[in-house]
Amino acid sequence: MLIFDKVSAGYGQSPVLFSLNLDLPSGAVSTLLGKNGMGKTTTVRTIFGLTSRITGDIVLNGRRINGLAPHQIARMGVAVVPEGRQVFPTLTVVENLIATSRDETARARSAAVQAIFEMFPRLEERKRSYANLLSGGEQQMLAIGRALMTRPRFLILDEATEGLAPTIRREIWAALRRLKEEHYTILVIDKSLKPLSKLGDRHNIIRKGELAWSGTSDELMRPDGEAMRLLGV
Ligand SMILES: Nc1ncnc2c1ncn2[C@@H]1O[C@H](COP(=O)(O)OP(=O)(O)OP(=O)(O)O)[C@@H](O)[C@H]1O
Repeated sequence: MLIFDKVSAGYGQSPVLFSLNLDLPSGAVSTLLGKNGMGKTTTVRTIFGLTSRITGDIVLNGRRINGLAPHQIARMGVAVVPEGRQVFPTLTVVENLIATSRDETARARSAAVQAIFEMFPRLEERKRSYANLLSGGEQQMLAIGRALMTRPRFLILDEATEGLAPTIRREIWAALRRLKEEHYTILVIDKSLKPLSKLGDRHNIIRKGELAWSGTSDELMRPDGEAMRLLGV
């Protein structure tokens, strides 16, 4: 599990997170919601130590991780699918996947690639294509696949469905449902409340860098509820 206990952080001298509290339980899907510019991406960057003046405690599975380098956090099993698809444009689909693998043997790597292809059959059809020739949706699937190749214990997705066609979005939500069934610990940042409410166990809304609300899917979707007011829906 990942806990933020009164975490403040920012960029240079500008604070963005103010004594933020978060509790992201193991084996559950948590969400981070909030209007634009409220600090969602900054929260993710702070987990990886990529912001400045971090105070408070960030605790991953009982260990305080403040001050660790991004690669150390990654090695502890945290993988992020960042905003904007990050794939190597001049590598093929398979090469992109293999590039982030931590498996020692070729056989294990190939089994891991096959598992990604089962989740995203489109990627298998394009497996020898260079990543820059893929559609935006295929690149996003590849970005998720790359994160999964690291065999994470904790997967973070920042706006993974942003700007994608509805059919592709559905495929991505289906893949996340499958990962949930496999008991991955997941943090999703997204703007689509309906699929989030179906997938998520616990939702957190941040407002100006503070936790403003946290609740269940039913509470989130209550038409005249506090969550809807905070999200401006
Ligand atoms: N690299 C940076 N340097 C300085 N300020 C930044 C930087 N990145 C973000 N900010 C500022 O931090 C604040 C929070 O931004 P952040 O990207 O975390 O918001 P967000 O909730 O993820 O928004 P969005 O939904 O638009 O992605 C904003 O005021 C933004 O301008």
